[in-house]
Formats: sequence, structure tokens, C-alpha cells
Amino acid sequence: MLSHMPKKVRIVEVGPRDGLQNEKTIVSLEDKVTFIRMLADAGLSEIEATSFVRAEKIPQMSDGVELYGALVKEASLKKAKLISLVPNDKGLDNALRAGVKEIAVFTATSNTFNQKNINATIDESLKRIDAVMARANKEGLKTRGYISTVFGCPYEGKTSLVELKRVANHLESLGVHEISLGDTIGVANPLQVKETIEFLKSDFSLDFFAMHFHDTRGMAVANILASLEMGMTSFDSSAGGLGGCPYAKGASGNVATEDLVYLFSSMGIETGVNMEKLAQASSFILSKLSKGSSSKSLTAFLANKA
Ligand SMILES: CC(C)(COP(=O)([O-])OP(=O)([O-])OC[C@H]1O[C@@H](n2cnc3c(N)ncnc32)[C@H](O)[C@@H]1OP(=O)([O-])[O-])[C@@H](O)C(=O)NCCC(=O)NCCSC(=O)C[C@@](C)(O)CC(=O)[O-]
Repeated sequence: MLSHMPKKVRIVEVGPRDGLQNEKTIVSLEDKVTFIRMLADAGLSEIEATSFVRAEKIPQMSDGVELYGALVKEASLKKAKLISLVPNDKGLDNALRAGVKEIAVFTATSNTFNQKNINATIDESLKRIDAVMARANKEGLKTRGYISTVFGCPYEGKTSLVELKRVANHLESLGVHEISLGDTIGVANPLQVKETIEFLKSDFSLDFFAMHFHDTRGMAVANILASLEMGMTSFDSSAGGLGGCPYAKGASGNVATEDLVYLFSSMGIETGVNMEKLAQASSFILSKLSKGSSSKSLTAFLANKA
């Protein structure tokens, strides 16, 4: 292995939230619990379980309080870090009622996308996040931040790196423990990824960021490799490659966790994930959605087993 490659990477599994929020089929609470249990059993220790948003906007996540209540009773999930997306005070009320310990706040570098997604401009969303973070910090919640449309917006096209730095600085000042940089519609290319990371390097420690790629154009693995070469070691992904934001025109699945696991383990980089068990978790949820996987690594893994 080249000396500058890390020995291990960290994977944040977003399948139960990002993966399911855009699916026509609404997965039952019981099946969500089984899916999350199977993911944890596969070695995924950080799992984004749900979101506390408006049911009219994202009906797939409308069972957040009940789901979280069921998850905390699962002995096999005692050690798992379960993350929940929270957009505003009302979302935080529900998250606290459910007993969550870790939340994720989210905004973007595009005003148009933010308006469509959360009915707020960037600055309005930062004000909401100020209020959420003040309470979250008081409650001792761990908080991750998301910034969407970092590499391009479906409505505005190119987005600003200066705005990215401003938003990231704001979130950092509020006390988020990391920021996940979203390629919401999968338009990034490896050169752009390297330039973006280089731009952020002067103001931030790189381990403050995770990379969140959607695989809309098949570029996610190339972008992950580019990030890795720049020193990034935290990556979001979704079992089976499910996912996408319903308010981002043209968005499709997240990079599949199987593609990450294959990429890293074939290069001798540890992920802590058992591919066999991960494939079982993905096959389980895909069967509930009556669909196949977009992941070539999962397809090849299952074909080689047959
Ligand atoms: C953000 C809001 C809530 C603003 O929604 P709003 O309509 O602006 O809210 P409002 O403050 O005007 O209130 C209107 C009504 O909504 C209720 N309300 C207000 N807030 C909540 C809440 N949290 N939960 C439940 N109910 C809520 C509130 O109580 C009120 O009820 P009423 O008085 O009319 O009966 C809404 O626009 C929304 O839910 N949007 C959905 C956002 C979403 O989940 N998008 C997908 C996730 S983001 C993503 O996928 C990108 C990411 C993170 O993966 C990274 C990447 O790939 O880039």
C-alpha cells in the first residue's frame, strides 16, 4: 500500500434515512428496525436512523419517534451511534421526546435548493440551526452538520466555495463535531473534489469533514478515491446504493456501502464492515422495496456466491 494511504476509514451508514426517504414504498417500522439491526451486525457502528421533519414533506420518515423508541430497546444496538436529522426547533422537540443522543442539522450552499428542501434561505436556515444548536448543546447532544449542493445545485448550477467556507465556519462556531459535504445530485468530478478540499484545508482540519457522494453519474467511487488521496477518511454511504433527496431534481442514490467496502478492502484499508452481512442487510431492504440494487459490487458479490 502507498505510504500516504490510511490504514482504516470510517463509514457513516445513511441508508435508513437518506436511503429510504425518497422511496415510493413506505417501509414498516418493524422492517426498519430489522434493517438497522442487520446493518449494525454487519459492523456499521454509526447509522443515520431517521429524520424529524414534516410528515407532509417526507412521509417515509413520519414514524421517527416510534422508530427511535423501538431502536433504543434493541440490545444489539446498545453500542451503535444512531443519528437523526433535525431541521428546526419543532424537529428537535420530537427528537428529544424520542430520546435521541445524536442529531444532524442541515443546510446548503444554494438558496434555491434550500427553499425547496426546507422552506428557508441559507441565512434563515442558519438562524434555525443557531436555535437548535443552543438547545442541543445544553442537552449534551452530539451534532453533525450537513452542507448540501457543495459541488453543484440542480437549480442554480455551480455553487460558491466562498459561501461553502462561510457556512462551514458558521456551523463550526456552533459546535458541530463534523460537517458532511454533500454532492446532493452527484455532479462532482475528482478534480473539483480535490480543489474543494484544498480550498477548505487552509481554514479547517480535514478530519472535521466527511464526504457524502451521490452516484447519479457513476462518479462517486472516483470522487471517494480523490478525497482519500487528499487525506479524507470519513465517508457516508447507503446500503445497496439507495437514496436521494426528493427536493433535489434528478438526485439518485447515495454511493453504495458495498462499493465503499469493496474499494477500501481491496486496497488493504480497513472498514470494519463484514461484506456478507452487509449484503444480507441490503438484500433484505431491497426485497421490502421490491427493487434491485444499483451497486455493481453488491451484484458481483451475490453472483459469486450463487
Ligand atoms: C424543514 C421543514 C420542517 C420546514 O417546514 P415549514 O413548512 O417551513 O414549517 P413551518 O415552521 O412554517 O410550520 C408549518 C407546519 O409544519 C409543522 N412543522 C414544522 N417543522 C416541523 C417538524 N420538524 N416536524 C413536524 N412538523 C413540523 C409546524 O408545526 C406547522 O404545523 P401546523 O401549525 O401547520 O399544523 C419542512 O420544509 C420539511 O420537513 N422539509 C423536509 C426536509 C427533508 O427532510 N429533506 C430531505 C433531507 S435533506 C437531504 O436529503 C440532503 C442530505 C442531508 O442527505 C445531504 C445531501 O445529499 O446533500
